[in-house]
Amino acid sequence: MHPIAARAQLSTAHRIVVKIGSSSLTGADGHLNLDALRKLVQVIADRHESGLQTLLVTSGAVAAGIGPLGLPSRPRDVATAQAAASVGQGMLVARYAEAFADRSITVGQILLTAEDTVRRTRYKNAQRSLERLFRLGVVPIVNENDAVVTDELRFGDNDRLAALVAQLVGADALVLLTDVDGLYDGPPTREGTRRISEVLGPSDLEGIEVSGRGSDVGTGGMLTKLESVSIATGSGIPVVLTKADNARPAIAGERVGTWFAPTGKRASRKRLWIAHAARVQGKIVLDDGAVDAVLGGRASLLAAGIVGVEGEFVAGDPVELVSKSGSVIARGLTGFDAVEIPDMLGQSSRALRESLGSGYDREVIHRDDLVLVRPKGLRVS
Ligand SMILES: Nc1ncnc2c1ncn2[C@@H]1O[C@H](COP(=O)(O)OP(=O)(O)O)[C@@H](O)[C@H]1O
Ligand SMILES: N[C@@H](CCC(=O)OP(=O)(O)O)C(=O)O
Repeated sequence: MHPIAARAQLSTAHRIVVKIGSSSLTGADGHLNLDALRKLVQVIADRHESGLQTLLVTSGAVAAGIGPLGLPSRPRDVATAQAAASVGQGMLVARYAEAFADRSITVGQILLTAEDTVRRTRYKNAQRSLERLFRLGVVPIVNENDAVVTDELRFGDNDRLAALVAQLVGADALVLLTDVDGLYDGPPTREGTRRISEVLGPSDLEGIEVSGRGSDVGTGGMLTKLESVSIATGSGIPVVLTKADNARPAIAGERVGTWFAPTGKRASRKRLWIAHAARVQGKIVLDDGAVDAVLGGRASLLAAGIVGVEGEFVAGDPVELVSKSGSVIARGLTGFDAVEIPDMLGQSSRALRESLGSGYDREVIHRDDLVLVRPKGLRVS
């Protein structure tokens, strides 16, 4: 990874993830907007020819299926949305493949489900596949596997998917392309709202009003974009948010859209997975001293500071660390099964060795497998 601290460095960023939303790719008639698609392909192709890598996360499968299936609007029921995605995804990737082929560039399609990021083996599998595509000089095109996912198993939206994929491939920056030219201090349709050019930290978001409602074909609105921004910037990946028409200047590092500076440190992909992607299997409840030790940032979690366990998990599973009042402090990979921990509660390492034997005198969660969860707060309308 090549950390980027300022916008201007984007033009030479070695590896970026670009996400484009449905609203930028489909017209009101429910057919693909080929001009918009080709325009974006030219920008990515130019980077590619300069030896820079780009992974494209594209929405638009469901929207692209609306026209061909003669549907009146974006389907809301699961089965029709799956069918629309099945029809639309093929058309979408075919159009990308054609446009990139005109520039002699090969594309590779990867359709992910949330399971591919929550399970560590599948996460590593997706990572390996994407790395090989990059090595082979292929432009990876990623979308959610909408034809088979149901609401319970979704990433939620492609903004979140893009942030997780940016972590998965260790991207230097994330570019979110949508139908507004940046983040506004209120819904942009409201008179008097202004574009915010730079967000340097969470305090710059105070008082900003975002809506969770998207355009007619998009999902999630600005709220999901800010959640995606928080995942990316919190792990050291800067984000530019702007309209698709601005893709070229945005990727060239010009002052368009909204620039979100990295707020957190770049972390190993394993720690990012624990923090954002892994699905927790249970909870470990800590006493006040253990909460302070864990929040201090250096301590492993020892059995002496545990007061309870919830859920069924086995050693190696992701769990939440919560205080006695129930607030989530951190996430980590447990070193013991849920059924083993009750006998260990409150005991020092020495007492554990004496009562349960060697093998029980180690930390329940090692510091390297523990990631703090940061609080967030936004006004949502
Ligand atoms: N504070 C805000 N700043 C900018 N856009 C906002 C804000 N609040 C809500 N929005 C809406 O979010 C929409 C973009 O979300 P969405 O339609 O889901 O896009 P996409 O399809 O690109 O993912 C914009 O069209 C805009 O109307
Ligand atoms: N995966 C879905 C898009 C989901 C989504 O988040 O859409 P958008 O808000 O337009 O980025 C599709 O291809 O239709």
